[in-house]
Amino acid sequence: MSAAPHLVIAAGGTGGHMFPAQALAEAMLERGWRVTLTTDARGARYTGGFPSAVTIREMPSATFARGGALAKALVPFRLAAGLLTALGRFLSDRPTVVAGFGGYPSIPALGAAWALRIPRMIHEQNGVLGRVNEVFAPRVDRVACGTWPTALPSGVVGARTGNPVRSAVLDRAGAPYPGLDGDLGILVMGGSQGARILSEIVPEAITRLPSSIRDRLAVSHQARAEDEARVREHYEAAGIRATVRPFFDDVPKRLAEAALVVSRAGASSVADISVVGRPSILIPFAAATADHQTANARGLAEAGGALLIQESELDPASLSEHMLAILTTPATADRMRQGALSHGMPDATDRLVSLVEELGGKGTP
Ligand SMILES: CC(=O)N[C@H]1[C@@H](OP(=O)(O)OP(=O)(O)OC[C@H]2O[C@@H](n3ccc(=O)[nH]c3=O)[C@H](O)[C@@H]2O)O[C@H](CO)[C@@H](O)[C@@H]1O
Repeated sequence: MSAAPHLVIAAGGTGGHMFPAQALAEAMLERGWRVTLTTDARGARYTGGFPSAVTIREMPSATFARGGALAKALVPFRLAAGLLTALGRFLSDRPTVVAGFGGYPSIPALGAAWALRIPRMIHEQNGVLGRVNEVFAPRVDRVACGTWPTALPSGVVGARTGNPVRSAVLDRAGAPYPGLDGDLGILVMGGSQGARILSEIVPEAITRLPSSIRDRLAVSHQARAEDEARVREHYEAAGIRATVRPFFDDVPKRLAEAALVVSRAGASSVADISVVGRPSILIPFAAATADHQTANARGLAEAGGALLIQESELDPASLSEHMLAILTTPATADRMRQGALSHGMPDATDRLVSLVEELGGKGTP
């Protein structure tokens, strides 16, 4: 009997890297693979959702992005120590495939896989490669792209996989559109942290809608905790039905009930909106590294699913006009919904699994 094939997943830092990693870990376990996750202390905050069968190895954090001068000076040594540890582990227990999801903890694992010629891949969630993925893109067998299109170095060919979405989102993939005749759900989302600019502009834009629309609205507005009371008061004063919270645990349900979504363009938000299939107005976070949120929004906008508005061009009057045009024109809303669905990748996890199996020589037990 041959031993189970072994996938080492390396991911760090943020939920953005960890959630797709978790989706792949779950799927590979189901296929009989052994799965090890390598991450750092920041990533370790997100490992609670991983199945207990996943072996979790925490490594010392090493990033130039935070910490004092001493911590930064130590980064090369920490990475070298991490690389040696990974080499030692891989020599004694050679993985079948190594998959990096971005962030500094993926450097030692991908570096060791490269040195030992172990089949390896990266998954990039955003439309622009992150720093670590940029270094490894020409040095891996496959570059899986969560966002399509993704800007890649010349000579590197990406595989379109999409970003895995939560099962509660998948349950609502292509959910029937609520239509524009009755209640009008509007979901306002600012990513996992909320977005101040959306709290400053969107309530004002909604208040400017004609009363024939306003009276039928059911707004779900995610606002940062410090903005929550002010946003709620704004809607109350305008007589608009609204639920305001710093974070909605039931976004998949609210997405399905929404006639229109106004959102930042984080990779997972764009994936969720596309998979459920809702018209959206996307306002990329202008300060995101390499303007990656604009890159995240572009494919969905080009598919006709979203209107892309830059922060610098965002004002209540024009936003209100755009919202009105969608909320009063069923043909437009339907075209946008179809565009979003055509862009969505509900099978992103399966596509990642196929890449891993292909790299591992389909070595399922
Ligand atoms: C400010 C910033 O730099 N954000 C980055 C961060 O995104 P961040 O994690 O902020 O945003 P994402 O859009 O990727 O993910 C947010 C997720 O939270 C969900 N949600 C949101 C609000 C809410 O109330 N409830 C809820 O469940 C959304 O449906 C989505 O699934 O990592 C992403 C992936 O690398 C990047 O694309 C983003 O640019």
